[in-house]
Amino acid sequence: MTSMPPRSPLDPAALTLAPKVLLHDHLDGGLRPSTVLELARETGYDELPAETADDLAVWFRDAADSGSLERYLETFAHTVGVMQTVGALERVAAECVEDLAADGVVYAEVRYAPEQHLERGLELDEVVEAVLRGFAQGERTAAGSGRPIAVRCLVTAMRHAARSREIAELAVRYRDRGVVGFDIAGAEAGHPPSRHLDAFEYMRANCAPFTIHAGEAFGLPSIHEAIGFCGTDRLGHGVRVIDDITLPPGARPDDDSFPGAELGLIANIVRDKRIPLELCPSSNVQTGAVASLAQHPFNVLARLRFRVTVNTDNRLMSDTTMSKEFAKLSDQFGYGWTDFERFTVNAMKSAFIHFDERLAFIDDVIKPGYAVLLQG
Ligand SMILES: O=c1[nH]cnc2c1ncn2[C@H]1C[C@H](O)[C@@H](CO)O1
Ligand SMILES: [Zn+2]
Repeated sequence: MTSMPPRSPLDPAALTLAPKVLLHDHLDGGLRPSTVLELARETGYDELPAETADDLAVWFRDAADSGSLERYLETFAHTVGVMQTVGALERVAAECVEDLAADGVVYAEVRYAPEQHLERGLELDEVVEAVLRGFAQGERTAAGSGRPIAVRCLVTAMRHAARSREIAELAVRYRDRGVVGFDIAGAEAGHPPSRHLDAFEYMRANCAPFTIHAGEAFGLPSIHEAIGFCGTDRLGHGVRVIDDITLPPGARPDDDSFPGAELGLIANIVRDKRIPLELCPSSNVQTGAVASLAQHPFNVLARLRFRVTVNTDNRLMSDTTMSKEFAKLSDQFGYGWTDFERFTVNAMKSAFIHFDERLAFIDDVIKPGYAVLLQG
């Protein structure tokens, strides 16, 4: 797909320098292992499965690498378990911003489910305010070290629970203070998006954007509901949209083009309406949404001109960063800087901030950043 040879090699240093935009990253999936350990000691959480930061990092990666979304999600008990105080939430949020900035992310939307942080008596508003304070602190620290970043928040409702309307109201209440949207997450099978129609209707009535985890563990019906019934603005993963695409005989996932590919109703509406796909390659392999990176439909979807974006999902569970996801995709599909610039512009166009702000990132940060890499 690369139209000209990259002048700067795609090495780790250059990948870190490249401006990146991240739309799908969970706050409770991105803690530093050392922070999990320290917070557990401070808050008296005594159920951690390992005693050193290194062992903990390995435990999270291996336990999440289960091939099942349900088992993958069980690992969050330990991160959520240590994020039950104002201090812990502020710290995790600030470190999240610092880590993303150090990886060259210039804009991120980070999500988490406030309803999961009430075990020690916090109210929903206190949780949201603590995280927003942490983000602001992290932005100041990052700017101070020459790595400016803007981080906005999405609040998530858990799809197996019954608080989605309340969480949607929370999103709207904090819309002018850094919360830019709403999401539902959790085990997909048995919990279709339409169960939360009330929340999505509230968001739409308030002209407030949202994304839905759909088409990850469960297939096309989930994507259909997210778009047709709920009116989602983006798809969290949406990777199973590939089930609605018939490729020409003999096509391989790493081919350059897919002439004669046939799209069904759902695939066409996703592409026609430019509905952004928040693809998370490493996570998709770990949860079994795809069999392997080589089999990931990222390349098929990119070449069929879906609006694909690259995301981390859970940096701790997948032992990943945006740079690592770029490197994996480049190794697998041969992408160069031109491709990564396109995926980054795709992401920025799909962000839940205002149009003029998106444009400013594209013109003032992303394009000049990739121009330097392309010139070498
Ligand atoms: O990829 C995912 N699919 C569904 N749910 C997820 C995924 N990653 C994280 N979650 C859940 C676990 C977290 O506790 C919750 C809020 O961030 O969202
Ligand atoms: Zn997710």
